[in-house]
Order: sequence, then C-alpha cells, then structure tokens
Amino acid sequence: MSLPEPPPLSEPPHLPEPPHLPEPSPPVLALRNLRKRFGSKVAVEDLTLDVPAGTMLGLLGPNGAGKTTALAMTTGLLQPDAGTAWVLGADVWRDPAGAKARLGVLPDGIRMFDRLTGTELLRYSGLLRGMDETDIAGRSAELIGALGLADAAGTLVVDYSAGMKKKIGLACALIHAPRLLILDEPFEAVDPVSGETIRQILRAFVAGGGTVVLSSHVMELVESLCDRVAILAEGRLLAHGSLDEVRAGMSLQQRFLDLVGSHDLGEETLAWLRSS
Ligand SMILES: Nc1ncnc2c1ncn2[C@@H]1O[C@H](COP(=O)(O)OP(=O)(O)OP(=O)(O)O)[C@@H](O)[C@H]1O
Repeated sequence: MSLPEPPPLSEPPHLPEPPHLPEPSPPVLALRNLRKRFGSKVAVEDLTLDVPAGTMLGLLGPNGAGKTTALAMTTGLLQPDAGTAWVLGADVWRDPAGAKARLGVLPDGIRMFDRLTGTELLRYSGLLRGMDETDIAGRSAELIGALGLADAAGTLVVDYSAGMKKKIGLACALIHAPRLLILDEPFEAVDPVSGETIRQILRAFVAGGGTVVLSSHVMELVESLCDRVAILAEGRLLAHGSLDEVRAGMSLQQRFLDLVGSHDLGEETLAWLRSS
C-alpha cells in the first residue's frame, strides 16, 4: 500500500531581521578585585566596578569608607595589595604611562608644587603632559578665567586659600583634555559661584564624551550632577548602578542612611551642651 504524499512543507514565515544593536562599548574605567590593607585595617576589600563612557559617577561613603584609598589605587598613586585597574584598556600598574596619558586626576590633600604661581603650575602640568607652549598658554588663560583665578594667576599657590588650591588643582587635571577625570571631593571648600562653574565644566566634559568619577559627601550635589552612583562603606561596595537603581525610589540621602546605617543620639548625649 502506498502512503499518501506528505503535505508540502510550508515556507518558513519571513521573519524581520533583528534590529542591529550596537556593541556595548568597553568601560572607560574597569576595577577588578582591588584590595588595600593598612596593617590590620582593611581600607578597600574586593572592589570591582565598571564605569561606562560618557557617564559621571558619584562615589559616596562615610568618613573612612575607603574612597580616597580606592581612587588613589585607581590613579596609580597607591599600589594595591591585589586587584587591577584599567583606564581605557591600559593597566594602571603595568602600563602607567598609557593609563595616565588619558587620565586627569584631582587627588585629595594634594601636595602641589606650591612655590610656583598658578600660571607656572599649569605650565608645569602641561609640559609634563607633553603639550606645546602655545596650547598651554591658551588653555591656562581660559581655565584660570573660567575658574575665577585671574587675579591670583601670578600669586604663589602656597598663598592660595583651600578653595583656590582645589580650583588650580582641577585646572591642572583638565589642561591636557583627558578622557577620564578622577576627582576626590572636587567641590570641597569651593564657593557657590565657582561650584556652579565646575558643574558646568563637568557637564560639558561628559556631554563631549568624557567620563568623570568624583567623590563627595554632598548627596544633593551627586543627585543633581551624576547619572551613576557607587556607595562604599568599610571598604566594601554596598551598591552601584544608575542613580535611579541605587536610589530605589527613595532620596539618595535616605538610601545612603539605610545602607550604611544611621545612629540617633540619645536624650542624654551631650546634655551638657544645653543651656537650659
Ligand atoms: N596611609 C594610611 N595609613 C594607615 N591607614 C590609612 C592610610 N590611609 C587610609 N587609612 C585608613 O583607611 C581607611 C580608609 O581611609 P580613606 O581615606 O580611604 O577613607 P575616605 O572614604 O576617603 O574617608 P573621608 O570621607 O573621611 O575622606 C580609614 O580607616 C583610614 O584610617
């Protein structure tokens, strides 16, 4: 007996081509398992973090959380006990020149060559970066003007106020137009007018494709300026991601307190301070 012919197989339905998704670009900053101890004190433990291009990340944490230690390991200022840091694919510890060429750094408690004037310090920074004199002169004048330091350009940096030192340090970090800025408390001691100028500079830098990592204790500042947040406490990363992911529907302040813990003072604490 002959079997009936099987029905002809229908043509597979024509599926539309999947949309072409761009390859995700590699992170500008990649930290892997960074660790630093000072004696028995764990300053940073197993820190792993990616910072994508064109973003501004706010690094938050209570005093002593490990922020400065983490940023110092990231910028080649402090040798980690373990782990690695890459800046645009360059290993900060194996290829320091490659990494630092793309990096602008404002360290905390900077020891600057403060027997130079502001203009001389900027020129020195530019020369260190291999810039030519004409570019240095043009960019220095622009940075000094933008940061409100024109009247102090010829003054020795040792005679600058804390806020002025912060601003000339920021100018030194910017002069070679880096791709990644790492700024440890850039707004500390800076007056509100200069603070607004710095915000504008950083926003324009990111809009132009640059990437910023900054540490701060000011939640409102991070909330209004940064699109990514990382929270560190006792050397460990408690949360990181986009601002909305980290906030999880709360204010950043509340989320921070929930994560790191707050402590209410009891009625009797410092009772002697009350005058009545
Ligand atoms: N050179 C050092 N020697 C010994 N301990 C250190 C050293 N540097 C930092 N530490 C310790 O490591 C821990 C992390 O300090 P770090 O300065 O990184 O914190 P931070 O988050 O930047 O603090 P802050 O917000 O107060 O500036 C602290 O307990 C600190 O005492």
